[in-house]
Amino acid sequence: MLQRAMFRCGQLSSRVFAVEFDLRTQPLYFTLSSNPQELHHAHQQLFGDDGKLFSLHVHSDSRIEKAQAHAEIKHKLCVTLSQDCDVFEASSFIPDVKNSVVKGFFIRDKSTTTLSEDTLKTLQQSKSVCVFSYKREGEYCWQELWSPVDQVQESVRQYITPAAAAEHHPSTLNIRNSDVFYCMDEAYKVLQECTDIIPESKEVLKLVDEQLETSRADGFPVIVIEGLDATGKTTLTEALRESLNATLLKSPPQCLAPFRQRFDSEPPLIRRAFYALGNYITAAHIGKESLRAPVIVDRYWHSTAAYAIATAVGGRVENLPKPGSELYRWPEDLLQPNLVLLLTVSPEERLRRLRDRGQDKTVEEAELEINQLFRLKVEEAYKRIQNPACIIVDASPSPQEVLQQVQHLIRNKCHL
Ligand SMILES: Nc1ncnc2c1ncn2[C@@H]1O[C@H](COP(=O)(O)OP(=O)(O)OP(=O)(O)O)[C@@H](O)[C@H]1O
Ligand SMILES: Nc1ccn([C@H]2C[C@H](O)[C@@H](COP(=O)(O)O)O2)c(=O)n1
Repeated sequence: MLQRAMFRCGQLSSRVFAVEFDLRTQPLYFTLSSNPQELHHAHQQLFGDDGKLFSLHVHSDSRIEKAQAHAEIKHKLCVTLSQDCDVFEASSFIPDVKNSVVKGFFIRDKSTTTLSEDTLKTLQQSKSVCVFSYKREGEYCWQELWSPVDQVQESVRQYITPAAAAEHHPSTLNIRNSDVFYCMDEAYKVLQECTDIIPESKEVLKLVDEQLETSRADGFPVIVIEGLDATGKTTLTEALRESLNATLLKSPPQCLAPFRQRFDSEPPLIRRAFYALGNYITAAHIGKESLRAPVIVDRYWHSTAAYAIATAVGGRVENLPKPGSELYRWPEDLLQPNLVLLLTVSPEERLRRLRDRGQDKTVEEAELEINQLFRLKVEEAYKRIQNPACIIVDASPSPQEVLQQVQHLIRNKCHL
């Protein structure tokens, strides 16, 4: 309730707001002040246009409730607002302060209908949603708490003041333990908090509990194969299993398959915690199997972290956490492989393979196809992960040639 109270009292001046107005450029940053200030030219694009302007933010003490409310609002805004309404991702944050981000949306309504007001009115009835409106006066623009005409509410006028670009993109501030988990307990806690609303969480936690703790004996090498969808992971891992007489494992493991679709439909906090736990179950399997034979793993922590970071970070590749950031560090309690290979092909070749295969894709993979920015961010995040870093393999040649290339690498690095 503290944050909601803070928003209600209008004590927002220490916060910076970021609106992802155009994904190819920097967000528009502004802060608030009691004194009017002229808008910069860049901000005129957002605040100077005709139309009604609103922003809304979600607050709750429960992170599960907050994540679900955010996803529901996003869906509602997409399906109910007309084409004359632009909806942008917006966040409010304290620069460089971890976990200070409050996520929300900015709405620019150029229509002559009251559809956006009606939608906002319904959303505002939820105790976790705060709505602001924006008004212009010459060169100035101010924000105030929005109330539908039939409700009288005291409001504080705060002027929009253009702010400097943040050093760290706001979406990077909340990644730890919301999108990427760096120890099992943190991911475990998220599913524990969901057991009332997602009964399957109990079954997943039971499967995690059933895995005996495995400290890795100095067994056979463990080799992880990573890459975007359709880069040839399945083809290569199966060929390696044959040629090395190895055990082939996957993350998420087969025992989580019945729950995957359910968790894929949940907001990132819950979905990512599910995949994180999947890695720990796979780790337990690796620990056992590597005592008997070399182990090949199809996707592991690199996939979990790279997709999560690329989804969490809005806009351009430049917005990703900087190389060397602690966000790319391998979890200390997760079994480390001996070698991680990242299969890469050109976007054109990948699309050709996807089309030839003609299979269903997950929503995220479908997004990869249409969202070049997202694909670039996933690949870049893969390459920035450290300890162990991945070795890039050009997977465009024929399956036989890719296999030979990889066998050569395995011989050199793992002496197999
Ligand atoms: N080296 C290659 N050259 C040409 N085609 C290939 C090559 N490797 C795989 N393919 C073909 O590309 C398609 C995708 O390959 P595959 O299923 O192995 O990819 P994947 O990375 O496992 O995908 P996903 O992550 O979606 O499971 C398949 O039709 C496969 O036959
Ligand atoms: N260890 C893993 C494996 C997969 N994921 C997520 C990332 C993508 O959303 C999707 C890709 O998997 P595929 O469709 O190739 O089976 O699953 C993950 O986070 N961690």
